[in-house]
Amino acid sequence: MGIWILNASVVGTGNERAAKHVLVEGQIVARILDGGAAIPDTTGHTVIDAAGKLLTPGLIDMHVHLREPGFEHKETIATGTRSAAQGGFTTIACMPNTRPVIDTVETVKYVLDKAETEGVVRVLPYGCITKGELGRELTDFDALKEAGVIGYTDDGVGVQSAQMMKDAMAKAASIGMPIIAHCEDNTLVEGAAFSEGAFARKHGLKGIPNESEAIHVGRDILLSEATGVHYHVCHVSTEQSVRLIRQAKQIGIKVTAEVCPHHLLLSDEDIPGMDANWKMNPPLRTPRDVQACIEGLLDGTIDIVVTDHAPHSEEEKARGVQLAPFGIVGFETAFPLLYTKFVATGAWTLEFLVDKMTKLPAEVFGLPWGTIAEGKPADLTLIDLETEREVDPASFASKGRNTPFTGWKLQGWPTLTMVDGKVVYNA
Ligand SMILES: NC(=O)N[C@@H](CC(=O)O)C(=O)O
Ligand SMILES: [Zn+2]
Ligand SMILES: [Zn+2]
Repeated sequence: MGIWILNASVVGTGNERAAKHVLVEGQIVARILDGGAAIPDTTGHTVIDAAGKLLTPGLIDMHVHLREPGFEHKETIATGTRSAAQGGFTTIACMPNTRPVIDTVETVKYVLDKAETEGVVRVLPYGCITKGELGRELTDFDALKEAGVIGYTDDGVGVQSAQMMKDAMAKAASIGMPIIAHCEDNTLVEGAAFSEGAFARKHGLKGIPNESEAIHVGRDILLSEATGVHYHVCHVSTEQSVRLIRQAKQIGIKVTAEVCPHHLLLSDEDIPGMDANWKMNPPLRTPRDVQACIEGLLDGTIDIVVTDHAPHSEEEKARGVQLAPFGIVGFETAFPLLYTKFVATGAWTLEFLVDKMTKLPAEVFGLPWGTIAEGKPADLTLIDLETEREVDPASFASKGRNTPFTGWKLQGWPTLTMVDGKVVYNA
């Protein structure tokens, strides 16, 4: 007995969509029938009437924070994966800045076991580049790979030493693994909460300059060239980073990059006041940087969209902008935001957006998900492109409520998420 998803609308080229009936058997998409054909015999099967909703491959998010172990008051693997499912994601890659950090085989196993028993979507862990994310000593890359990590990163902080980064890249390259980098030079940041721009100037605040990110991007591109490693840049936010990555790609360096919805939609000029729900790392930059990120995504300089889902408790975010931690939640608003602001407005095609959140992340990281095809894993998401609804943090499955998008009227809400043939979210 299988599941027939009837009357689904599948993305074609550009904005084209085609009606399809899809049969899921076990963990696999068994058959895809043309919607023009007669409704298949569904006797003995479960039926889901998609009623013309969009059916996409399950969304993939290669940059998320699940907070477990150690920060369960912010999020757990149980709540974080439910939040992901509610946002239409079926595969997520979690960052190792937990407590303890994911720098040993034991912590990798802990996360994978928890994800297996308490998670509802597929969780792929990253391991740390350096022990404790302290930047002093490399972790055991071979052992972490063996335990199941998909790459190495010290996300949350930049690797400050060029020699340390070069050693990490050389080792990762030798075992065919990628380095995923949070790009930030600490000496240029020192305690600032917002970017150097109109908002910081207006309020007389010290700002985070664009070079704090781009200096690492430039350095690491050179180190990637020297070592041959696949170098992936986290949460790109500046014009300068986009330019450096574009040039690196032109000369064949193995660099890929990601961008978050908030860096495509918000600039520092949108920050309403001293509200820590607008504080994230990297910070919101100038409108010019936002434009550069959009152009970078459009011309392929930036390969994929990620959320950098970074939940924090209300109490932590209420400490005032100086003391509050950096980060905003992302799973449950990502697709509706980008659909409403870029696809519904005609700026991007539906195919472009869906590819950036499914097929391309799978390609960049060599993963077997991200497409809908007979014989492939049944990771699927149904999305309602019509109904308009306001962003309401109280409706989030995440423990985190820290979003700057409260009250935004959006379309494109996921209504059903299936992982390996199993429904894990149904609105
Ligand atoms: N993005 C953020 O603002 N915060 C992240 C860390 C990170 O992604 O660098 C976090 O762990 O809270
Ligand atoms: Zn980061
Ligand atoms: Zn992050």
